[in-house]
Amino acid sequence: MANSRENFDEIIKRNLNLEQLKIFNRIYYGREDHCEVKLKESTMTSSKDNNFEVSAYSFTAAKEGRKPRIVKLGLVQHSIVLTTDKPIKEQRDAVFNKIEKIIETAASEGVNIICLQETWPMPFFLCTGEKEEWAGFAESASEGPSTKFLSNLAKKFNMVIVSPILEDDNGTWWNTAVVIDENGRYLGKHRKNHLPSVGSFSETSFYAPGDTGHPVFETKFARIAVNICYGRHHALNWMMFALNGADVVFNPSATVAEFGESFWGIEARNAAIANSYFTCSINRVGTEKFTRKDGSEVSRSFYGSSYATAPNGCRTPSLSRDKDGLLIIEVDINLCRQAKDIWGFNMTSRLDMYAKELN
Ligand SMILES: NC(=O)NCCC(=O)O
Repeated sequence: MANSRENFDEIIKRNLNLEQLKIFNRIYYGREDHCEVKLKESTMTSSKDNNFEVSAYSFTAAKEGRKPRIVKLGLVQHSIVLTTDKPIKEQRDAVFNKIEKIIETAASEGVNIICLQETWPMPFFLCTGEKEEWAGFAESASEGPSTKFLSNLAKKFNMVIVSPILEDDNGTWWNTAVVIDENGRYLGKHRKNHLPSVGSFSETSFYAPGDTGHPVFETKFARIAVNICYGRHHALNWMMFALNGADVVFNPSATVAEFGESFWGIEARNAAIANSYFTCSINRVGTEKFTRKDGSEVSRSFYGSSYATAPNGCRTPSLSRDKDGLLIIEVDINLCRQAKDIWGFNMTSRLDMYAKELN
């Protein structure tokens, strides 16, 4: 019997024999073998001691005239640590401690670029409908506590870090992903373009729709972009990052089962195929409980299931639905160009025709 916390990949693996599994993997994941990468003993120890799951897969490209461009990407999903009634600084510091250990482990595996989940240093308090109580979590993109904390780690580990936070810019809030380069310098930011106003996800009353367009950040390791959470439902949002040259697009999210868990494995994967780049889908885990000022209670449970897709459509299995996790993918960036050459989606895109109709 399937237990409701188990993810799809586990259920399939448990129920098929080896031959069936190969067929399933070929059709569903795009390849028979997941191409798992062996992790260090010390990584397994850290994962056990610090209670997070870790797995790694590779996506190779065909041999060609150019040298392989191998990059290791890390995706992190995690729960909050303290209950949401604790002082804000304590809550944030507790998450910092947890994340530091995961980033250290990723660094020991040679991860070059890591991305955290949407508004990673805080509980996703928007479901309370309250704002002032939580203002302490809003911070400056370039020099807030999260950027300072991660800048030190980025420099120490020669790692690019994508840090999705709640940004406070002179009293206006934004849902923002900060990009920190491998020297620990603030490289830039992207503000969430599409804000949900669906059910208990009503973000429009908290912050403004993004005004940063579709930036692609030229890092030492790859050209990266960030499509924040609800932006994954918008095909054109994904497309614009491709037009601006992204090799990898991260999708840091905070989403719950009632809100389209069945879309989760489709949208970012489709974007990777349609746009010939890698996509990295990251979702929070755990249940977050809140007591409002009037004493009423509200809670949200996130389903994790972070995964990655290559430009040829092959994907990794997901991380767990309820545990902290680090997913590492070793990719050859040449695969982006190879997928473009095979499929010609760029060449056949007819953007001029759409531009006329949209006008
Ligand atoms: N954080 C966020 O945009 N959530 C909206 C729900 C969803 O798109 O899954």
